[in-house]
Amino acid sequence: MKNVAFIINPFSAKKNYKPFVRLLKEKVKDANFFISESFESTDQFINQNFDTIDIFVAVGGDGTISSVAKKLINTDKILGIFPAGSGNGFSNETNFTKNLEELLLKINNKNFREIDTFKVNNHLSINVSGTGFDGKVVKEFEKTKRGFANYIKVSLQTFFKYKPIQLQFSAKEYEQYNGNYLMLNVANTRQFGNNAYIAPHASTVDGLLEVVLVKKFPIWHAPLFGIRMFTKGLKENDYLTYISVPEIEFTVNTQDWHLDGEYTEIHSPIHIKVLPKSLKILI
Ligand SMILES: Nc1ncnc2c1ncn2[C@@H]1O[C@H](COP(=O)(O)OP(=O)(O)OP(=O)(O)O)[C@@H](O)[C@H]1O
Repeated sequence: MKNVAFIINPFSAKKNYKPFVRLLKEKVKDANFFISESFESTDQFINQNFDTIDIFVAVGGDGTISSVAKKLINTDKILGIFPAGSGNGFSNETNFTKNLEELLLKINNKNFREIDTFKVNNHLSINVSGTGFDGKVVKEFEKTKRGFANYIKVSLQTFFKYKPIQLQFSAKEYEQYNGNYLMLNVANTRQFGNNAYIAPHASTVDGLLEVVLVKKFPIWHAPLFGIRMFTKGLKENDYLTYISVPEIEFTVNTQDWHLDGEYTEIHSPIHIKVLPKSLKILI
């Protein structure tokens, strides 16, 4: 299996990458794999191997996939994924499973499709990124030992003390949405991860992004919001607005963002722009 490289993030999903490496060595003779200790080493590895590799396979969660995808945008290189994160939002939405045999078949066939990605100022996002409540949750969550229980705990703690963010859109046509919100998310795919569908009608091939505006709701509404989110049932109501756009500009009075689940500080003004069909992905 020439022209294929596996980039493995040893920090994803409780560091259980060793069984993957064992299996890979078993199934692929002279497998070309790289264990990435940092974002920089992923960058370096891709730069050094760019000319000889056709398919780069990211082994990790959405953060890892994004760190690999960043280098492949608008090139002829193809992204493959072995999901090994905690949420796996992007890989769920692009039909990658934890079945290595299946992935190797896809690699052999080398079929791909082109999907959209997007930018938040100069940062790339492939899945769902946002600011406000969930930006803050990700920031606090990264200080814990992670895991679903910690996620729920941090979410509840943050919900009670969280002051809504203020949004102000630049274009006249969106001024009607200016105001205070619990959070703003931008969705390229339908889900955050763990099958939490924040934008059930989003598509990676429509050249559009779904801007999801959520107003602070009373706590009794939270279980309903949760149930709808996990059953692909979220739709517009008093607390929820969707705007489908190729690009949009606004200011927000916080710098706490998450990009595909990774905490990132981003300063306003914010410019969000879809990059249509910018990423080739194995099918
Ligand atoms: N290419 C990379 N090399 C080394 N470390 C990385 C790389 N990409 C991301 N990381 C770091 O590894 C950690 C886990 O990343 P990742 O998002 O892939 O997994 P996860 O959080 O378990 O999964 P998910 O995003 O699906 O919930 C993050 O803290 C991130 O900063």
